[in-house]
Amino acid sequence: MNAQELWKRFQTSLCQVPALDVSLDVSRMAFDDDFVERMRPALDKAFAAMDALEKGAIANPDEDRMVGHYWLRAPELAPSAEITAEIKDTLAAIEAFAAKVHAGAIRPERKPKFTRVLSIGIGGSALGPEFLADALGDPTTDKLHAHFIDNTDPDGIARELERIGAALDETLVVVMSKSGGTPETRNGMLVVAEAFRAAGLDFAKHAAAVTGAGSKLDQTVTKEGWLARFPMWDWVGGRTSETSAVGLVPGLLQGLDMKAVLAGAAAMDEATRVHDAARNPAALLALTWYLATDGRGSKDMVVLPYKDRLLLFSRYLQQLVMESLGKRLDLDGNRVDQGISVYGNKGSTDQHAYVQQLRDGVNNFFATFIRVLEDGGAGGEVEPGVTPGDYLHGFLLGTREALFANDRKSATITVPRVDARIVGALIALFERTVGFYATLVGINAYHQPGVEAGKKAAASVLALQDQARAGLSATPQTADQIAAAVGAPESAETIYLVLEHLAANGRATMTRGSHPGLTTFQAV
Ligand SMILES: O=P(O)(O)OC[C@H]1O[C@](O)(CO)[C@@H](O)[C@@H]1O
Repeated sequence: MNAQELWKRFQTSLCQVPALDVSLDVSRMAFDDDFVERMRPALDKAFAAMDALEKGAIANPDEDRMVGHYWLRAPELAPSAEITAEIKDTLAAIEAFAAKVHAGAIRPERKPKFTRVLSIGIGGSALGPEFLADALGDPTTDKLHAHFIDNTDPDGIARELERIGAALDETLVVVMSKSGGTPETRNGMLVVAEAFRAAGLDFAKHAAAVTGAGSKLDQTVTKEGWLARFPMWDWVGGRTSETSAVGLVPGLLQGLDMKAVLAGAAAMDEATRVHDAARNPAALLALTWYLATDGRGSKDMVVLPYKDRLLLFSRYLQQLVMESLGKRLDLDGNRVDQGISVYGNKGSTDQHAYVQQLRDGVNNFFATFIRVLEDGGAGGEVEPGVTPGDYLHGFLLGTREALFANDRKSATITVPRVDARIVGALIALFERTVGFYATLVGINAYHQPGVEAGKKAAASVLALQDQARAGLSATPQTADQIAAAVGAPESAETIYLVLEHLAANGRATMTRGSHPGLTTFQAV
């Protein structure tokens, strides 16, 4: 296809959302009219399923749940007056809480005001808040400085506590977990609570939570008398929870314009309710995914935002897309092994990392460029008439054309700037794209049965570790001997690995043999 034909295709296929000044360009996807026609029945089904979901159908059949993240930014569309009121009341309560914190009416035990917010959560209870804090925050003007703990890595937790340092007594901790029982989050909370105790501070007077009613975390909040608790409803999934209390509490405390995030998401929701793929960017993007991956994940999605503030967007999308679409079975119980792998960082930085392979290597991906029109920043010229932003933009267009010239497909989303409204719109765009795509390929996007397997396996490793520790004595023993002694001969390898880890941390003594089977362990 020559430049004139591409220009024509660009003009005829560009999907615009005037209310947001956002557009989706699929001209580099080799879309043809036949494909759209062929997909029409499947897409009509996806529109109908999405309409039903928004009206409160059980869209997550395995868990017998409604899926209501769209109501969070248009509460009047919720299927019952009770849900509408809950959404509105919760937003009002969070705003009131944040305002009191900012004014010092809710204050730490020893200091006049909170100056930092430390959010503890993982997955859907962390990735969205982390993305927004980085995309929209400004350390010089944020009302509270934002910190995050999103893992059970002791070193990672310690590093974040060190960053907070002496300001711990001005830190408001927000523990976020829908289930209220996620081990990584619980561990982060326990270590942080211990740090407060060690500093002579009452943790409860510095803590708030976002969790489901009646969860373990909810019970702790009540028992210990924390500052506040905001709800996570069962009809909001973790990975689609950025516009629920999960995003609102840390965002409003940091001082981000979360009302604009909600408004941007609502505007994108309106644009993506239209039953016409040519005018509906989420439907068009879902078709793009289908075309690029043959509807079975045969290619990876590389997300390339040309804007540093969007760095964490690909990490956020990784969970949204992969946890939603990565499914073994379809809705009828057939084995399908679905999914789309997502990775990405930012342009043009990636030009100097993996774009070489994208252009010349294995053709196993399609790219999604995010193009931001307004440059921001200081904006001086680096050459007569040329700014650093011109370079950034030039690299985007250049990379896109270089990829296309070598038969590498891409879609390009253009936004005017990175602000709260646009970030809300981007989140809503991908949420709905995932929903449409899931119907196109016939899977449940709203459950995550696979994650449970890893969680159960981890629990049995810890149970085995307990047994192995109990089996240690002053006599040197191999992993096989310990495994046999504790009645788990088939678990010698796991016992070897957990004891090697304990030894590295001074909780067992290890004498290395010439191979693992000859290595011995003793109690310390
Ligand atoms: O909010 P919770 O219940 O702590 O769950 C955190 C994350 O864990 C998962 O259940 C599994 O990774 C995600 O779906 C979720 O976002």
